[in-house]
Amino acid sequence: IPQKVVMSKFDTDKYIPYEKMSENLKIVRDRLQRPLTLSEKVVYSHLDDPKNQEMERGESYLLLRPDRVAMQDATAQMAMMQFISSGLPKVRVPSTIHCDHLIEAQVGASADLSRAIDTNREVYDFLASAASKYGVGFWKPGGGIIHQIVLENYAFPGLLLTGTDSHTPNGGGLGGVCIGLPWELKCPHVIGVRLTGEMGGWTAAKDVILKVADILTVAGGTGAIIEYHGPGVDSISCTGMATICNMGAEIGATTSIFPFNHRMSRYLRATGREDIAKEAERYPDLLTPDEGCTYDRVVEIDLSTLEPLVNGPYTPDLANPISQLGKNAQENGWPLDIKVALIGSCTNSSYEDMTRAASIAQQALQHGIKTKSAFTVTPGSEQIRATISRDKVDETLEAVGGLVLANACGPCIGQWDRRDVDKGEKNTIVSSYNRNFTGRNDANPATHSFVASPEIVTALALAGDLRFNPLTDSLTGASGEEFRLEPPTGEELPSKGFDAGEECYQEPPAKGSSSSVDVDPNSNRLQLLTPFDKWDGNDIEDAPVLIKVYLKCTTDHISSAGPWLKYRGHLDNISNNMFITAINEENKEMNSVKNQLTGEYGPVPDTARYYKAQGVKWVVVGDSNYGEGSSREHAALEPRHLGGVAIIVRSFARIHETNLKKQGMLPLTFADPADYDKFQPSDRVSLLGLANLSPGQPVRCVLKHSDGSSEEIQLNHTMNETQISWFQAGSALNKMADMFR
Ligand SMILES: O=C(O)C[C@@](O)(C[N+](=O)[O-])C(=O)O
Ligand code: SF4
Repeated sequence: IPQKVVMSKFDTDKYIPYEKMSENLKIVRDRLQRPLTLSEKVVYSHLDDPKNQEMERGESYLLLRPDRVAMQDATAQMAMMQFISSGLPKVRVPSTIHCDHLIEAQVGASADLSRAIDTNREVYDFLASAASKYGVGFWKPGGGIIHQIVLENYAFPGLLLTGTDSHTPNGGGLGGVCIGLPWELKCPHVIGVRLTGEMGGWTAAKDVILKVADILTVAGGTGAIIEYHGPGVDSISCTGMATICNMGAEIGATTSIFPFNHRMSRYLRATGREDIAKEAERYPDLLTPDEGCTYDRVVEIDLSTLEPLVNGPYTPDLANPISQLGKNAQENGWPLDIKVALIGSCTNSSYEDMTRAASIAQQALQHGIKTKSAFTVTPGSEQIRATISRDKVDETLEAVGGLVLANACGPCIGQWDRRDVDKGEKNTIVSSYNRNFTGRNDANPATHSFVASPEIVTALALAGDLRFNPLTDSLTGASGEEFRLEPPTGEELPSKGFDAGEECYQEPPAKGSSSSVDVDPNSNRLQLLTPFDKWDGNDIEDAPVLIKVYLKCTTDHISSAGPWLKYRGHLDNISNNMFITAINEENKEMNSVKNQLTGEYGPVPDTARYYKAQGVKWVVVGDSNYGEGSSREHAALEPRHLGGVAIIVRSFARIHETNLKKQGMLPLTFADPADYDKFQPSDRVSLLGLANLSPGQPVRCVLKHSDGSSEEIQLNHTMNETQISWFQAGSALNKMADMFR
């Protein structure tokens, strides 16, 4: 009998579940009688009840059993607060917490890390004590970015992982279905991306997802898993596949996945998991798609002709081919001068990324020049930092002008003490990150942020100008000579193996510690949750519109990160950032709305607090793909906490719509998208017939305009029975607590 293979070196009593998955898959195959995509195989082999579960793509809600859970420290605080309030004694599924979001980039890795450990002590102690009490593994600050740590230690082909972060799909690079957030999943559509040709030259894995974003746009992946396949797959490294899956979050995809192949085997072996590689090699049928399986849509990309892209500004799906970037910048008035170039983030901070960037830096050094732009380097994990340090890759990047930051999210999430431009100053930055929303990196709405591959970012940093195309243009060396950069070369995996570096992991005590989890009631960063009020059974009558948001409204608009991250464990304090960067359709301003009770204009949070104090529930009106971006539940918790009852929009991003349901808010969409225009900011909104709220049944909405006229429109929702019971109970947690009582 084949001996069991442990799921990771940290989980000695949890095993790779291929046997059980294969049994479940056989049951599902007998029921479906058709070829299956890889996505379906991995998802359906994790069904709670494979014999009876309904499996209509785009319709059924699947009840799944994830193999593990991963939480990052900015979202884990609320996740653990909710766990504490659930009263459950211990986690049932192997889980880890990763401290990566709260380390502010200022002067460099070690100083920034020790400062962060000091300023965030209360939060780290809370997370560490909650982790040990409830049996959760704890990765200390400096350990690295959650998605790199997961790839290096926990992801495996066929894994089903739930994470409190929208970039959890990074694990698809090792053939896992890794999903940001919800514990139940709407049966996903499957979009196939067929890769042909070969990677080469300046083209990087990042360019594949930048192209897919261009084709599908930020909403194009909603409700779907993106399944990569075709002859081009084998020319992409394992970490390259992870990069592509990671940024599937930016097209709203439920997740993304690649088929198990030799590249994944090589990566598993290089990261001390040879037995998992061998076990996966015994189950090819489980870990690759069937011949003849059908996709809901197929997009084809020829890697041989794929041109490097630079996407932005302000949205990750606005693709500029590197040969058009300069022209587009001049035509659109984007600042040509690149102030800062940043490589790293969970999307592109692998050993291969760092060595490819260093191969560009090396050429500049040979010609005696450095980067014109400020240049920062973020290793993805302590293991990558230690290995690039051993191999002197960091030395090359520093010699050309790079500042090595802590192994953390840093500027990607606005944890950046940026001093080179004034607030409001128009400027351009380029990064190897995944998002470029307004103000995300530095809280400056005038920063034009572009995302590209690390090698393109490094090349642009040398020129310091958006008009530079490294494929055609030359640079000037220290002695005035013109020279062209050779295309980047790198090492997919370190030839001398990885160096694990400092120990950063805290194993939970086997029995769970008796120690209590202390939360100081006077803390301004941590606040225990009190359950939300149950629905009072009545319709909503004459609710004011707190804000009618104009155009894009991401989770960064609803609950900004950056300086606000410090309050992620304190719901009342963080609620002071609610909608402060969203544009009010009435006056096209940020954070200025009319209080419909007093007639005064004021900040959104204060206006909401005023309504709440008067016992007046309110609604928000928004546009398409509302809530795109992060999985941060705060974007749903804050409106709920400040007295919101419904969010009425043209369409939702998946994660956020689910978060709203979980917190007992009503996520409603216009039956007729044009109805967005009928809402006047001074309207009073009534939602009728809520006692008969049921799946598939629209909600009646009456708008009373300030001139005394009124009109009725229809609003749709996607709540199933269970989710409707969450609304009635006041939140999913309330419902769960009712069930366990
Ligand atoms: O909101 C956060 O906690 C940061 C985050 O990592 C979350 N996310 O992507 O789900 C992000 O990149 O926005
Ligand atoms: S996208 Fe940025 S903030 Fe979010 S996990 Fe990745 S590195 Fe961290």
